[in-house]
Amino acid sequence: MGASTVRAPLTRGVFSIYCSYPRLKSNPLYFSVSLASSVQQVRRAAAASMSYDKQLAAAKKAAFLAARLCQKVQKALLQSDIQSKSDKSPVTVADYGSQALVSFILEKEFPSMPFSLVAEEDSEDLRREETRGTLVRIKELVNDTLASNGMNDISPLSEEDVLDAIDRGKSEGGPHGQHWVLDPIDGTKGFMRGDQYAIALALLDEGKVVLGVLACPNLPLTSVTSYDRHNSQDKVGCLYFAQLGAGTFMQSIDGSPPRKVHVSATTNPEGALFFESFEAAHSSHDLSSLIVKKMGVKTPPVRMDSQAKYGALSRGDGEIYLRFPREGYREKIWDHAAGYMVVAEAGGIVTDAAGNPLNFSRGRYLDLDTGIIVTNQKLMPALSKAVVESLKERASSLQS
Ligand SMILES: Nc1ncnc2c1ncn2[C@@H]1O[C@H](COP(=O)(O)OS(=O)(=O)O)[C@@H](OP(=O)(O)O)[C@H]1O
Ligand SMILES: [Mg+2]
Ligand SMILES: [Mg+2]
Ligand SMILES: [Mg+2]
Repeated sequence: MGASTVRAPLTRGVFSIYCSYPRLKSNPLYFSVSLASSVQQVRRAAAASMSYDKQLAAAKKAAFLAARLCQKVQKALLQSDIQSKSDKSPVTVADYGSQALVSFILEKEFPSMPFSLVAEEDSEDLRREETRGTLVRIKELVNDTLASNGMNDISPLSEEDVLDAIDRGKSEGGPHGQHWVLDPIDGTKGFMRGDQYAIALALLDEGKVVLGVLACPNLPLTSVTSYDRHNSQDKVGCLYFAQLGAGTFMQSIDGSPPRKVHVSATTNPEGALFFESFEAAHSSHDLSSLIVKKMGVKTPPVRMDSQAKYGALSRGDGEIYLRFPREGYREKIWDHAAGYMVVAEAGGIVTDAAGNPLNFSRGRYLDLDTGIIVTNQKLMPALSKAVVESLKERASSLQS
């Protein structure tokens, strides 16, 4: 069975059958899974009285502007716009521009509050003489985006302002106070291919994620399973936002009224659809395939770059997201914080492979057990069981 990507029109081979799935209470993992789910519920209830409305409005504005900047670059991506970081991963003028813009807007919106931002990029490579041209291009992109989106009253940023705004993202985060968490472009490889990417922004308060905004400029407004990119009626560009205790909403980046979204209610794994990374180097496709086979999933994977996967799952395009990086890879908080919030507030569960809730309070890294699994409440016990069995099988086949 071949994998699908969201660029191609997709159809579900097997439709969901709504039936009651046994809760597998004899499974030792059932307890940790239900614990993860109760922790999410308690956190939502405790936050019901807290409001982050002002922060949410600022985050939406910043993510919208960053999406505009990225769309402009993606349309006219030049080879000279792409650099290689010291870890050999790609970075483009749009990654830097998006980070500078979001950092600048958030700091400006809350002038009297201490500002802390945990973000992916830093300015080290841009401070070299050879990259002066790239820095000038980033500065122009940031200033043009501000000016062409009604912010002409802001004095244009200098090159030094841009470098400083990028470097505000060096915070270590942690369990105390408020910290913004930003991936200025998640899925840079997808962005360069013309595929999916996301601007992912979240807010941590005392170590908990309390809001998440995901701008996915190339994600279809309707389900990825019915999207046909050759049909001009099928529009793209989604903005998701979620606040603790208040649910998840989706609107078009162009500003349609928001609608509340919810994860799929499918209880039968046979009809479930699962997402995984487009890049095989980011997540083991073999292990995912073993896991879903054990569950009885019949449909091929949907391979998609970035946290757009969390967005698609939060509105029920599919039921399962599996992420199993190579051993030793340390997940960063900006790769999951916003997506986690969008799925959790839409009624889904996000845990590590052992069923533990994700802990965003430990600094820039997540440090979790083996991998990340995401699904709805009903399918989680079966998914957890399949994950444990598959990991055991993989470990014993590696030993023999
Ligand atoms: N080796 C390895 N293993 C696991 N993950 C890795 C690895 N290398 C990179 N990354 C991170 O993956 C982020 C891209 O997210 P996805 O994996 O969902 O996208 S993709 O489908 O693989 O393109 C990507 O985020 P961006 O750098 O923001 O694009 C990386 O943080
Ligand atoms: Mg990322
Ligand atoms: Mg990134
Ligand atoms: Mg990167």
